[in-house]
Amino acid sequence: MSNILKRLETILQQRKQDDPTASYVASLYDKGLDTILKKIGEEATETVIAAKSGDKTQIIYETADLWFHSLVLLAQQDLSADDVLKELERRFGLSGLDEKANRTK
Ligand SMILES: N=c1c2ncn([C@@H]3O[C@H](COP(=O)(O)OP(=O)(O)OP(=O)(O)O)[C@@H](O)[C@H]3O)c2ncn1[C@@H]1O[C@H](COP(=O)(O)O)[C@@H](O)[C@H]1O
Repeated sequence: MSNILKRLETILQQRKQDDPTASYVASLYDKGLDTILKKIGEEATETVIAAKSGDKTQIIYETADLWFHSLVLLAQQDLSADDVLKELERRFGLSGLDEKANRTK
């Protein structure tokens, strides 16, 4: 896993014990799942708007916000980026069209 993902995950775990008034991440945990999900929805929409504008700097900025809030969700659910990376590795080389054709649900 990339170094920044590991460092960020360490902080996201630490924030579970931290003061919600002193930390943005701790405040998200304190507000709960629905607030985290709302942020992901907002950041996904902002990423779409950035992509439609064609501004590459803005696409990077909004995608970073989206990835960050997705990492907060994973941490809140006691999952890690590694769990997602492993799933991507499992899928590697498997055609998306073949995978879809073999789905049971
Ligand atoms: N990478 C990030 C990061 N990316 C985005 N954000 C915050 O995510 C929020 C994004 O919200 P919006 O863009 O919607 O802006 P907004 O309208 O001000 O947000 P809201 O008021 O609607 O929540 C902003 O408050 C950003 O500062 C982040 N906050 C924290 N981190 C990392 O998390 C670590 C821990 O942060 P704290 O818990 O705040 O110490 C930091 O050291 C960083 O490494």
